[in-house]
Amino acid sequence: MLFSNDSIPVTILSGSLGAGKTTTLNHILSNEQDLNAAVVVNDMGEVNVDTDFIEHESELTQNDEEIIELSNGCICCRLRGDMLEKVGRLAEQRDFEYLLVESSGISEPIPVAQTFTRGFEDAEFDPTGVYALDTMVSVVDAHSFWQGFDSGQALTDDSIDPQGNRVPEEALMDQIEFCDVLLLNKCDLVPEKELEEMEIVLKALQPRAKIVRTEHGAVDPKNILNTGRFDFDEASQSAGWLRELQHGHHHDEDGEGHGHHHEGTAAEHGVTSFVFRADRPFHPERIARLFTDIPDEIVRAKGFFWSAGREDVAMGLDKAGQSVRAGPKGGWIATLSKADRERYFEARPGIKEDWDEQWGDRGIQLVFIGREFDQEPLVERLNDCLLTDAEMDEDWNEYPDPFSPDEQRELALADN
Ligand SMILES: Nc1nc2c(ncn2[C@@H]2O[C@H](COP(=O)(O)OP(=O)(O)OP(=O)(O)O)[C@@H](O)[C@H]2O)c(=O)[nH]1
Repeated sequence: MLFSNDSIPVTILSGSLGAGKTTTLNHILSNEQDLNAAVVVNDMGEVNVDTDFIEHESELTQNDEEIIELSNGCICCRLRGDMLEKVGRLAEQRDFEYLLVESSGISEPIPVAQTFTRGFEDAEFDPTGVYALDTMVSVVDAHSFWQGFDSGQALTDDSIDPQGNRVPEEALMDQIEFCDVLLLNKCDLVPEKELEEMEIVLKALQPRAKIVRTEHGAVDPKNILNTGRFDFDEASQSAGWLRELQHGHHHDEDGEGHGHHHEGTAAEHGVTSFVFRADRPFHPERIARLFTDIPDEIVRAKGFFWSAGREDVAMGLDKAGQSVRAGPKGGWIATLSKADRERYFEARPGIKEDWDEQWGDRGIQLVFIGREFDQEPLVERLNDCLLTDAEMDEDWNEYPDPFSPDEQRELALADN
């Protein structure tokens, strides 16, 4: 039965395994008696613990929430179509006012959000106009926050990731970097000083999100329902590393011989971030070795680099916790055709500033975000990975190249 033509607001909860998503959802459902919500719960496991839990909550059954369970797959990939089909059917009945989605611990938030904002090619149901994504919430487990960046899980562990290409810390980083509200849950288990430090790290990783501390998921519904905070473009541009790269893009040269320099933001409670820039390439072997041995205190590193001998591609670095990926990521403007290059420049005035006569835009921009780490030794090591003046004259194609030829891949970790 249709009782409104307005679109139905949607709140999506992400967060790693056991962070407190279900607890938060239950808190909302049992405390908001007037909330007429439908719920989608995605569980990766064979046994859908969450659905059982929610269904057996007596208050909830009294509330008559519609609960849809999607298991044995992830709503960010395999089950995208299934989810749309189910929420499409729900929308036909239209006897609820709000949709709550609990994604699985390893879901990537961007495709889940896109499923609601753009639909999905294989699905008949078009959610645009029917549903309106209102808030992306990420629940972060304060108690295991640091371990969250140090899962030590092998990439090929099928029980973690059926596609074999993601690790929990990458999922955690995605969830932190793409959200509107961060719930720092399990605050009862962590001393105040540590909470403050986590908040600062979270702010560095994701400056746009509202951070709310919770215990047992007890969040004021105002913080996650009908907030109107979601904005796809803003959310995609809000990661701390990206802001760090954009901020200071036109910083002056520091006058050092190789033209490389770095800037850092002021350390607050030991949390620092800095950008390493250079306009000459890294030696592939030296930098690969360094990437597998970045200090544990660096929770996030991301950016692009020029690896000698790979003048045709911009290489990407993506470190989330212990997981480090590197390899070909994109192209240089310098490798575009002349016409395309001119078009690119026209669309982005100012970009030409860093243009080099010989090498164009080839260069290095890497952001490092970490806590309690000493920046200078790392900068020194990065500098040592740049080609020396003598090496600049060598044949770079002679260098052994440990990176994958065609994609960013996990680098084998050094023994540490
Ligand atoms: N001490 C404490 N325990 C909590 C808190 N929040 C949740 N828990 C407990 O942590 C466990 C996991 O909570 P869930 O809500 O099931 O976590 P989840 O994110 O839904 O987990 P998955 O769906 O398995 O990914 C449960 O035993 C909760 O009771 C909290 O703030 N403090």
